[in-house]
Amino acid sequence: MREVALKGKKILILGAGAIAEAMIRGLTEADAVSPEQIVVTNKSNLERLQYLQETYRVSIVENLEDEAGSEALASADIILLACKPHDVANVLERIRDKVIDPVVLSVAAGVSTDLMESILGQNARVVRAMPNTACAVLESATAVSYGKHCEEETKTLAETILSVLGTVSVVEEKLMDVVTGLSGSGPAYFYYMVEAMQSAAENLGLPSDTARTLILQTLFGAGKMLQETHLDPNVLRRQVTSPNGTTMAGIRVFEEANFKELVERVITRAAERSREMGEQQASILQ
Ligand SMILES: NC(=O)C1=CN([C@@H]2O[C@H](COP(=O)(O)OP(=O)(O)OC[C@H]3O[C@@H](n4cnc5c(N)ncnc54)[C@H](O)[C@@H]3O)[C@@H](O)[C@H]2O)C=CC1
Ligand SMILES: O=C(O)[C@@H]1CCC=N1
Repeated sequence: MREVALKGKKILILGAGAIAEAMIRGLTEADAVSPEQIVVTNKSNLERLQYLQETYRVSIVENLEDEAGSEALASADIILLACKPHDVANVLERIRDKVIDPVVLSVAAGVSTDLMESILGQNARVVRAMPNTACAVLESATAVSYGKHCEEETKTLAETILSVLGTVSVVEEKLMDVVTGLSGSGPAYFYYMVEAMQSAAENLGLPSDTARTLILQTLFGAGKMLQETHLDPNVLRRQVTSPNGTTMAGIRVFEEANFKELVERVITRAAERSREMGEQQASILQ
């Protein structure tokens, strides 16, 4: 099924940063898409493109304005928009007259399907997705919402690609900023926690590699427990928390520091930032 939907489809990736690489790696290593189906371009960094070409055997285009660029645009079935949000309007304006009705799959934080449709023309098939960098290991938590002109075939195509890279949740577009602050940025929150646990462990005398092994396995084990037992995190937490024991003492410190409120502020601020970046792009067009 997956093979049929993606077979022979040409994917042009605009942007060659962290998320583009994570998606290329996931799609090619899963054998869902062959490197010959992928062309990547970016604003200016040729070295970066050459690295992607050498590592993943994908094709690269240095300049969208030259013959190779025009050919890549005209033959693209899917345009994966993976540039910074503040480049989106400019990129779409440059390509709109050179593409032939591709599905535009954007992962740019904050940028609405409305905005993209208003640049590309009102029949454009625009998909807004928010994956995370775990695409690289096929474990992304991706959310997706659709523009006005996406028919079933487009939705199937988008969900086929994205589901290669991890789970896919279809959400109302008005929730995409929250999703961005939650699961788009989410890996970084866990990495930050790991960094903090690592330095605490080292300060308390554990060798660095021992600390790393213990922390990573604890994180992985907790994730697997949540996923496989289907128990509420609160129930699982209570199983760890012996009365008057070590966990209770540790969690109390979190509570004293208003940890839950802090986490809510973190996600609220990240979601707000997503909204701000989208509004910045919208204001360029007014
Ligand atoms: N890094 C992440 O975890 C995630 C990022 N995103 C979104 O993905 C997008 C890219 O983020 P990163 O990969 O982190 O950024 P990055 O800075 O690593 O990559 C941005 C890329 O866009 C390219 N670019 C800019 N203007 C261009 C143009 N005119 N034509 C072609 N390429 C152009 C740049 O050269 C660069 O390669 C952003 O919109 C971000 O909101 C979405 C989900 C997760
Ligand atoms: O930090 C950012 O803006 C992007 C969007 C989600 C993850 N990284």
